[in-house]
Amino acid sequence: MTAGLTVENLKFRYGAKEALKGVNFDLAPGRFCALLGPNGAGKSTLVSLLTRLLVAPEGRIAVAGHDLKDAPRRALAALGVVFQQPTLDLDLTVRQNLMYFAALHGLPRREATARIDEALDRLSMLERAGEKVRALNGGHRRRTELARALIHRPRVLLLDEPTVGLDAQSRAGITAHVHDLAEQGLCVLWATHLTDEVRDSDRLLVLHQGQILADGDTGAIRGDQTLSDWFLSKTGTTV
Ligand SMILES: Nc1ncnc2c1ncn2[C@@H]1O[C@H](COP(=O)(O)OP(=O)(O)OP(=O)(O)O)[C@@H](O)[C@H]1O
Repeated sequence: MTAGLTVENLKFRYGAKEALKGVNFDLAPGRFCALLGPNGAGKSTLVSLLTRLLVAPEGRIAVAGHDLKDAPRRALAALGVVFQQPTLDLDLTVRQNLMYFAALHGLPRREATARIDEALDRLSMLERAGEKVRALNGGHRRRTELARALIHRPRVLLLDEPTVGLDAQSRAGITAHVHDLAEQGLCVLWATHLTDEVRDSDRLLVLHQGQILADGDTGAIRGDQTLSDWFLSKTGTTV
């Protein structure tokens, strides 16, 4: 078990449909790990289990060393999440959204204000703190969600297809920023079906039909092929 994210023999089924068939991995802090899989591979199911929206009858999850079943509050306090569907209140300002989240985590107002300013500044969003989320473009909304996910200083950051619907420039900006966060010591798990978001130096987990098909350094896994060609040659389908 590490100070990052540990998943052991995780299984989940929706009725007769086996969505996860015994998934194992162990992610260390300070690394960007891409969870790559085509639609239906089981990424969202895994994210739901990691965030405790679903509870697995079998298997074990530990966040920063805290078991999600035995110590859920500590485990969830160590986890930052950017969900696939935006969850900001459109009629509140950026700062109000973040203050609300900070209050949920029990942060005193002064501490919350300082952390929010710091997080927004890092994402070049400080000058938009007073704007209503409804007035922001998709890229700025995503940055706000990322800032929010960092306010309680999690050890593990989980993102479920965070660039869906964004233009190329916003996608590149968010991807680069999250790589920087990993370099600064965060344990990052980034679920995607877009191979161009994965760098050769990233750890790669390939999920296919509810199972881990490959786990290692991206460059070593793909070898001389592009990542999409590698996936096609292994599975006969496109990622
Ligand atoms: N509520 C549900 N009931 C039945 N089957 C489901 C349910 N949710 C997901 N599944 C099935 O479980 C499998 C894994 O789905 P999941 O949504 O986790 O995949 P995914 O990799 O996140 O795909 P996507 O990128 O489309 O969200 C798929 O075959 C899907 O059809």
